[in-house]
Amino acid sequence: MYDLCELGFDNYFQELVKDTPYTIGRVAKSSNGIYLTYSVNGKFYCEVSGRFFHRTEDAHDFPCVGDWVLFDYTTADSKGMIHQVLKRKSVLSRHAAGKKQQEQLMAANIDIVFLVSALNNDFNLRRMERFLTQIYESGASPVFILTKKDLCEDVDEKISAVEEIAMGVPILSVDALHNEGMDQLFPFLKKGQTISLLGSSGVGKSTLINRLLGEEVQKTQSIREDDAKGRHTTTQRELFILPSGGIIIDTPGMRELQLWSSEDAASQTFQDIEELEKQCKFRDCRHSSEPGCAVKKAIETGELSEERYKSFLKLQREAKFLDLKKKYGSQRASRIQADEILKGKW
Ligand SMILES: Nc1nc2c(ncn2[C@@H]2O[C@H](COP(=O)(O)OP(=O)(O)OP(=O)(O)O)[C@@H](O)[C@H]2O)c(=O)[nH]1
Ligand SMILES: [Zn+2]
Repeated sequence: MYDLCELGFDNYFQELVKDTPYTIGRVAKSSNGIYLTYSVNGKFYCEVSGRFFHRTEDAHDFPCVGDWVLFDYTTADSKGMIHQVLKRKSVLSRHAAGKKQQEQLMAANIDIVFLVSALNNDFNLRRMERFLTQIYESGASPVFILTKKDLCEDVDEKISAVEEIAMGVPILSVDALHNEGMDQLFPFLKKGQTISLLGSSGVGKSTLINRLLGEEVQKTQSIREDDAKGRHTTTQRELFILPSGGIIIDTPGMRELQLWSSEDAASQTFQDIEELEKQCKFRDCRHSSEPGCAVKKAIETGELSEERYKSFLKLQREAKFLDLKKKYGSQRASRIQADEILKGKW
């Protein structure tokens, strides 16, 4: 039995389900068309109804972990049938692997994404910018968690560097191994608030989750069996309620990064550059040889680092291409891109 508020149900969703004969539930796990759904009446293994299946054309519109759904069930076998997915507040997605580039949903209705990065040799600002863009695109709010503080000599400098690429985003630094600094996370773990963790392999996501749960729910690397390629995988795809009242969603998809984003999200990550661009003398300034270019000037004076600017341009091109691809499909997008490159527009 679950309390809906504890699972993250709030006014936003309440508004969407004024009168329904169905039960409200949240998808905690999804595997081959079976959705483990939590509700006030317990856990149910649901499928989508025949009608839902037939009228749904887009893979996007099928349930994913974190979704709120309307379903009915039979108590005898704990099986249920999903009739509707409630409109999502936010959705984190990524590129599906394989030939056909497709957007794949990782998790829905996430309020906060903990962007986890290690402070030791894995520290990489450009990678953080990409994660940040992905989070802005999802509609969730980012919070930086810099782990392995114990393995870093210049924590303050690294924090300043992150501040520069992520204006206004909270930045916390912790040593999860020795349980230091973890109390900084508590304000974000409020009852009904859904959190997810995003970050490269080995940065310490499982360790953080274990600390928050106070128990070994996810096995960390030290006790995980490596596979033949020397890699390890997290097989659980789950949603759990923390003792503090927050909800954590940790799906394997959250553990990889492939950009699926648009120009809008890219520009949010690079607000400082957008601001500079507004100060250029010419509105269509390409920041190459135009007089009165504020971007070039900022690079010259060191106010803006050259790498950050390059990273901005790269992300902007990627995002622009993705937008074209969404609109026109792969082949036509490539032709348009080639054409525009010739005209010097990229
Ligand atoms: N020294 C130190 N080690 C840490 C810290 N956090 C995690 N580790 C160690 O880093 C290793 C990887 O941690 P995990 O929690 O498995 O990393 P992960 O991000 O979950 O990795 P994936 O499951 O591959 O995504 C483990 O050996 C942890 O003990 C920390 O703050 N300090
Ligand atoms: Zn300019």
